[in-house]
Amino acid sequence: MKSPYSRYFVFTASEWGKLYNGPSPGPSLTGEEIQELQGINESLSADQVKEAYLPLSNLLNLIVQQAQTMRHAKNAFLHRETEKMPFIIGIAGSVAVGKSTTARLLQRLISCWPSRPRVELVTTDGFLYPNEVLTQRGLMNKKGFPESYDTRRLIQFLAAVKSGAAEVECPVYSHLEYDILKDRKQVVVRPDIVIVEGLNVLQTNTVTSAPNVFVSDFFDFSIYVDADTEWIESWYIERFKILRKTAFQNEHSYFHKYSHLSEQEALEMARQVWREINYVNLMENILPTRSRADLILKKTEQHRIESVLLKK
Ligand SMILES: Nc1ncnc2c1ncn2[C@@H]1O[C@H](COP(=O)(O)OP(=O)(O)O)[C@@H](O)[C@H]1O
Ligand SMILES: CC(C)(COP(=O)(O)O)[C@@H](O)C(=O)NCCC(=O)O
Repeated sequence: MKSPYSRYFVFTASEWGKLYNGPSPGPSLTGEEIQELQGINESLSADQVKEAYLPLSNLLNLIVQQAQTMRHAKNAFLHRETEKMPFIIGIAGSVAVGKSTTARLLQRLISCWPSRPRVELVTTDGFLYPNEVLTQRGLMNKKGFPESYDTRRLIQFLAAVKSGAAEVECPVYSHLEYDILKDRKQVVVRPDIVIVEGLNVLQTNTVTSAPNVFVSDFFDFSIYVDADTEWIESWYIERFKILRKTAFQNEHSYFHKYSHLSEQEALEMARQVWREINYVNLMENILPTRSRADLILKKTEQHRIESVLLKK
């Protein structure tokens, strides 16, 4: 039974889909754009984009406009000019639930708004400690846990971005090398919108120099990508199978050393990593942050959106 005190409005996928009131057909649904979107992820269906993600982009557009109006009003009251300050969206959820795909899709849809905003995408993987440090601290089997991130550095980065700094650098993580790339940096340049995606973005049990400052303090809107753990595990295994046939064949891949394993042995290894690391992290550190999100996207089989919860 639905609690009358729920902090969220709850919509089925079809109810949510009907809320779209932007241009029709949506900006992303014309020939070239569909192809481009499938470049993000070929199994992403155009129907899903239309039913689930376009209304979300539509809602975000309204919220961003309102945030700007509010800033103008505040600055007018203070007799100050309104300086450019990016709107920051956080995307949280388990390993393999589809955070990166959601983030890249939203980046594309938001860039199509009439104002053509400049949207930068940052993943918090870049703020993991390098393997060298994780090894020294005995944390190689805790990658993705709160203590494996340099949260202090992430907060400094967000503070610089939010203050409107023209160019801010952040470190880059490679899933192929399974490590921070020492010689690479991402430069976030004069963004209108920044999407920050990662397991840890809604966490409050992080290690920082300012104990009362959290990553999410810098967010104007936050999304939690959710699904039953059985589905997430299957997506993790599925992704592992694809990587085994592609990226892991590359001799620079951290997992290349496992490419000789039989399909069965590789699957057993993937299940074990899921069970002993990612599942534990989900239960202990990620799922407990779900109720902090402004919006929850609940997915089911084949990544189909089943319901959407929007904070009242
Ligand atoms: N909306 C979607 N439709 C189809 N496949 C998806 C969708 N979202 C994610 N996937 C697939 O699920 C797996 C995990 O997604 P990914 O975005 O890499 O997750 P995360 O960033 O949360 O680890 C990938 O194999 C990806 O291709
Ligand atoms: C680097 C990560 C913590 C980040 O997760 P993601 O961006 O894939 O959601 C994760 O991919 C990871 O490496 N987890 C440790 C166990 C594993 O190898 O899956």
